[in-house]
Amino acid sequence: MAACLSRLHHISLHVSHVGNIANYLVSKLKFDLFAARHTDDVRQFAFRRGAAVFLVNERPLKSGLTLNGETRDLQDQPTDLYNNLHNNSENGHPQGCLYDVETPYSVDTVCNVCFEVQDVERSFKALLDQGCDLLVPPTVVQDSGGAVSYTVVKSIVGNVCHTLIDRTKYEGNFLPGFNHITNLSTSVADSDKSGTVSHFDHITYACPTNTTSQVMQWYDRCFGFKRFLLDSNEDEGEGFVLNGDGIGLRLTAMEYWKCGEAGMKFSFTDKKEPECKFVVAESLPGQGSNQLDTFLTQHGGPGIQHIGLYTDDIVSTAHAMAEAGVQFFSPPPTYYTEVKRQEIEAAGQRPERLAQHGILLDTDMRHDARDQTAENRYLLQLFTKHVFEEETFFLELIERRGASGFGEGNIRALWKAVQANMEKEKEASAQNSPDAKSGHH
Ligand SMILES: O=C(O)C(=O)Cc1ccc(O)cc1
Ligand SMILES: [Fe+2]
Repeated sequence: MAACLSRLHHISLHVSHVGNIANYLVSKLKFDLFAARHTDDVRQFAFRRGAAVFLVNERPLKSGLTLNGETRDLQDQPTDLYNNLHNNSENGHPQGCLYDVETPYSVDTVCNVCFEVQDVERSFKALLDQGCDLLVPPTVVQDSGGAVSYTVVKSIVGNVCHTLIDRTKYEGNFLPGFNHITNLSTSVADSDKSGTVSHFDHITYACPTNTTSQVMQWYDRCFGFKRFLLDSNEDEGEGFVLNGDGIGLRLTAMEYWKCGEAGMKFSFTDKKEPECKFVVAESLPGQGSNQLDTFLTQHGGPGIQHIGLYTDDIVSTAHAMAEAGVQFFSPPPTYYTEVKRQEIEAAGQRPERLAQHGILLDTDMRHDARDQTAENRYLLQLFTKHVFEEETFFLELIERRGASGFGEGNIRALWKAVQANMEKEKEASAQNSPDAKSGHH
């Protein structure tokens, strides 16, 4: 039996210095810092915008992490991950990284998707039965707001783990052990927040060639995720393949099954929350190096390549973020001419407004004879440049107007813009210092 997930709770990052990413999330993406936890050896900060929550964990310097990922000097750091919570300090509060494991990772990374479950013990047993690697056994943490239990399972995608928590007996604002942070500048920040970001729309994994089916099977077996088709051109067996013209990409998507919907626990008056989809991307050989290969090399293995943030007004959201200094990829200006211009106008959008920030539009061509509005279904997307020093993780803004998949045209446009940018950066770094190693620090 698979473990039963109720909803996505947060996504966590592991970074060497929290400062840069905190500044990016707060000043540029307009997230609010709302909870924090400090111990002698770890700092954890939670940021929220709408239902989208990022938990940023700062790697402890004490553990003596080296750039190639080896650990040393561990006599005062438990190597056994199970111990990192049982190593309680005198005041009885757990030490170490709560609700996650301290992964000895050499670069900044987004690596834990935390789900709420109804029963941690049962989920733990179900995953053990499936042969999963459980990194933290069921563990209870409490403070004055109540108690939360959790377990952590390693996925088969690179360094990606899943924390499963039950917070139904907790009344605090985030999780036990965290201090609530009151945002004194809320009123100022709110006036600055034109557009909205309401939730995580999708999470895209970068995986090596020929590994997609293993990943899909693992998520089906362990969590009951179900495949869905991204595009009318998608083949059931092959996935959504984009090939030729410098692109070699296979996309396959899955959604998680919400046990609560079938059960008695939720009444039908409960508002249905939008679900976060998962996309598995692998590169196809023969089209040269691309953004997926770059990710795998610079990240040091498979993992979370990007996250789509849902907005119901991409133009305003993009405008506010660009004003705050977020850098986005833009297609060449010719993108907004001729056929695409007509398509944008047919969708009721203004080409100039989209062109201002590089917003891409794709019409959903799937035709449903019963649905008279089929021709008005489309999708708007905009991609940021990489968030960390390495060319690894990036974010996306997405506004869906009736389209549930992804657009081939948008993916091709993004792919080309990234490729052009990579070449430009390579040229620039070759000119500036012939020996400079680009990307890494
Ligand atoms: O289009 C999207 O938003 C996707 O998530 C699909 C995708 C996956 C990997 C890429 O390198 C580019 C696009
Ligand atoms: Fe995406």
